[in-house]
Amino acid sequence: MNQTPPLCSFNLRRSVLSVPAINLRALEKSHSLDCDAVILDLEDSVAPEKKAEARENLRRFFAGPPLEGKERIIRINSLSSEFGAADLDLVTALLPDAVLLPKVDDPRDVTDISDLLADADVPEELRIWAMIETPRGVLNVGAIAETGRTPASRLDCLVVGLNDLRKETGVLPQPGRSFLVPWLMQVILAVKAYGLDALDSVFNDFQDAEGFDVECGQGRAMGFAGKMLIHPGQIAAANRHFGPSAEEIAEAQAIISAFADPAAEGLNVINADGRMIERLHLVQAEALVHKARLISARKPA
Ligand SMILES: CC(C)(COP(=O)(O)OP(=O)(O)OC[C@H]1O[C@@H](n2cnc3c(N)ncnc32)[C@H](O)[C@@H]1OP(=O)(O)O)[C@@H](O)C(=O)NCCC(=O)NCCSC(=O)C[C@H](O)C(=O)O
Ligand SMILES: [Mg+2]
Repeated sequence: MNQTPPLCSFNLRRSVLSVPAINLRALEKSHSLDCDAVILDLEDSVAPEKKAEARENLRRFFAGPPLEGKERIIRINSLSSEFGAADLDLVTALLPDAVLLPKVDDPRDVTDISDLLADADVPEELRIWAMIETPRGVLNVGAIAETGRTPASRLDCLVVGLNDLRKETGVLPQPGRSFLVPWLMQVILAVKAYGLDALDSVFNDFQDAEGFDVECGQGRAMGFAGKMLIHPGQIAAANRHFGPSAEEIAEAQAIISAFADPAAEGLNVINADGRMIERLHLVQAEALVHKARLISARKPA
């Protein structure tokens, strides 16, 4: 079997927990949580008069024990705000896996930061993530994602922010997110066109496990790689929904076996118990099994 993952990125990003950089208990707790990544937030969860203290917390956090097996992303304040420059200086000093830009409106917001990071000789391994959470961000999402075509642009992942988007548009929070679905799918199309990941928005009612389950199922069905989370209680369900189920793994393995059968040699289309499967399904199946292997190789926190 081809060991190279053929589809999409293979960083596990099922559960991406936002941890307010001002909250020392939450920072400490992040070591023991089973999420795939943490967003260390300097933006909306930190009051203006606490921004400097939050930055100091992150300096100490990065000087402490490493976060084993999790991507570390720092969400900065907008560069147009009074806090953005100091936040970006912190990022260039701490070198997390990625910097998350809030309220990205157009491609320039991404390329400006790429240029600043390149000018500061920051290694290309430090990637850029962008929040899509403004009307202009949604309108321009294809062009924003297109900046990710070259590794030098660093863009790696888009994260939907529905709190800001609802605030800016007046769309009400309703079950099924029916009025938001077209915009969510625009984000999915944009990331798939340019080989990036997209994360679904946070779900605010962290005690509503049933509602969260439904929204995770919807996000997975739409094509999101995972979900941004606000509370540790949301991690297990996100990992379950955004990872392949036992049935999906069994089905993928059956497709791989069917094409491995000498009878399938030279065939692009085969009959698998009354269902057509093509080699494109083999590619999908191999990607899914690869993801399942990554998940099972992951050490519990
Ligand atoms: C929402 C919260 C304020 C609730 O906090 P709390 O009242 O402390 O909850 P619990 O008592 O149930 O917490 C239980 C334990 O879990 C720890 N905890 C809670 N949240 C986190 C977390 N995010 N990371 C790590 N650990 C966490 C508590 O410390 C308790 O621990 P223990 O002492 O051991 O019992 C809080 O959950 C919270 O602040 N969440 C994150 C808020 C945040 O990051 N907001 C910004 C992101 S949202 C966003 O970006 C929106 C987007 O931009 C958009 O526009 O949509
Ligand atoms: Mg927001």
